[in-house]
Parts: sequence; C-alpha cells; structure tokens
Amino acid sequence: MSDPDQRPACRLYLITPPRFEPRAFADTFKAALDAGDVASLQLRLKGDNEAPPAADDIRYATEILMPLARERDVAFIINDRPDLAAELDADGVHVGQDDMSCREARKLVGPDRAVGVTCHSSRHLAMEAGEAGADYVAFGAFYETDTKIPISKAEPEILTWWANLFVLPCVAIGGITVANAAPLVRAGADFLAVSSGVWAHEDGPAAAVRKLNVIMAEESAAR
Ligand SMILES: Cc1ncc(COP(=O)(O)OP(=O)(O)O)c(N)n1
Ligand SMILES: Cc1ncsc1CCOP(=O)(O)O
Ligand SMILES: [Mg+2]
Repeated sequence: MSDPDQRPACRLYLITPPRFEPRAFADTFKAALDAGDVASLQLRLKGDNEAPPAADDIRYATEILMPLARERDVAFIINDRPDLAAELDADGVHVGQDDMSCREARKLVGPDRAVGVTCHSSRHLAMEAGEAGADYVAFGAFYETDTKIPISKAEPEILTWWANLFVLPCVAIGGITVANAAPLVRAGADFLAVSSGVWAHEDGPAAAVRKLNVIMAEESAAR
C-alpha cells in the first residue's frame, strides 16, 4: 500500500501540439514554461491522420526545444521513439501499447532515462507496466478531446485505486482543461498531461499554466 500523505503534489506534464514549426513555436513554448511549475514536456509530433513524423522532424524540434526545457529544469520526453530519445539524449520516452513494450524501450534508452507507458483504462496494463519497470503509468482519456481519437475512456476512480496501492506515479491524460482538471487531482493523479487545454486556452498558454498550477496546488492540498 502507498501512503497518500506521502504523495507529492500533482504537477503539470505538458504535451506539445501535434504539428508546429519549432522556431516559430519557441516563444510560445518559453512563455508557457515560464508561467509556472512544469515538471515535464513531451514532444508529441504527428503527421496527418496520426501518421508518424519523420525522424528528422523530431530531431529538429528537439534541437530547438530541449535546451529551452533543460534551462528551466523541465524534463524532455520524446513520444513513440525510444531510439531517438537515446540518440538525442532526451530525459525519457513515452510508449503506447502499440508502439513498443516497456522492456524493449528500456533496453533502448537505458536505466537513467524515464519510460512512461500508456495503460488506457486498464488496471491490468498498469500493473504489467509497473512490473516491467515503467517510471510512470498513464491513464486516459478522461474527457473528450480533438487531439487524438482515444481508444478508451477512463474514470477518476482508477487514479484513486492506483494511488492507494502503488508508489509509482500515475499520469492522467485526455481533454484536460482548467475547467475540468480538479477532480483528477483530487482523485490522485501525480501528473496532469495536457496539450490543447494549454495551447488553445482562450487567455493563452501562460494563463492556462498559471491556472492549472493554482488548481493542482489547491486540490493536492485537499486530498
Ligand atoms: C503521458 C501520455 N499518456 C498517453 C499517451 C498516448 O500514447 P499512445 O497511446 O502511444 O498514443 P500517441 O500519443 O502516440 O498517439 C501519451 N502520448 N502520453
Ligand atoms: C495523446 C493522448 N492520449 C490519450 S488522449 C491524448 C490527447 C491529449 O491531448 P489533449 O490534452 O489535447 O486532449
Ligand atoms: Mg504512441
């Protein structure tokens, strides 16, 4: 059993938009990171219809964004590509169930980089990922989203179940915004993974990061 009183406050795990021009995006990116606490940033590039991006696009975006993240103590995670996470010396990789197994990803990135695993709404997948050496498990999608067509709908109870049993951090993802984040923090999320809820916020990304930080602090203190 894990002790809920020992659990650190929930933190923000930013996900990039699926498509952007890295140099043009850099100022927006810096403004978001400078607006409040951001634990990590996932470079999640996708082509049309979720097609995988070219490796060189990931390399170029990493060249521009990773130093900006590092200067701010924000961990830089690459989506889908453990090989590139190792090659580019990123802080970690996120793999989905159809990308690569956690163990294979670990072999590619080594012991010192983080490996995160998509577990949809499955307790079984999450326990498997934990046993396979994942550094976090990700549950979702909690809310409707236009960023991806999710294959599962998760309920906040899965976060509570996980947090009460395991020390390994859990990430909540899918349609999270300033307006709907609170119940996920209360339920036990260690990280909120947010893309459009930050980049498309009506008052801009910096305002979204500020507001999410207030919510995460308040709701973590109340749990
Ligand atoms: C933190 C986090 N959680 C889940 C996902 C989804 O990964 P996956 O299922 O492989 O889908 P794609 O993101 O690759 O479309 C994620 N990227 N990050
Ligand atoms: C990658 C991913 N996996 C499940 S939902 C989702 C999309 C996250 O983006 P948003 O925060 O815009 O819903
Ligand atoms: Mg994937």
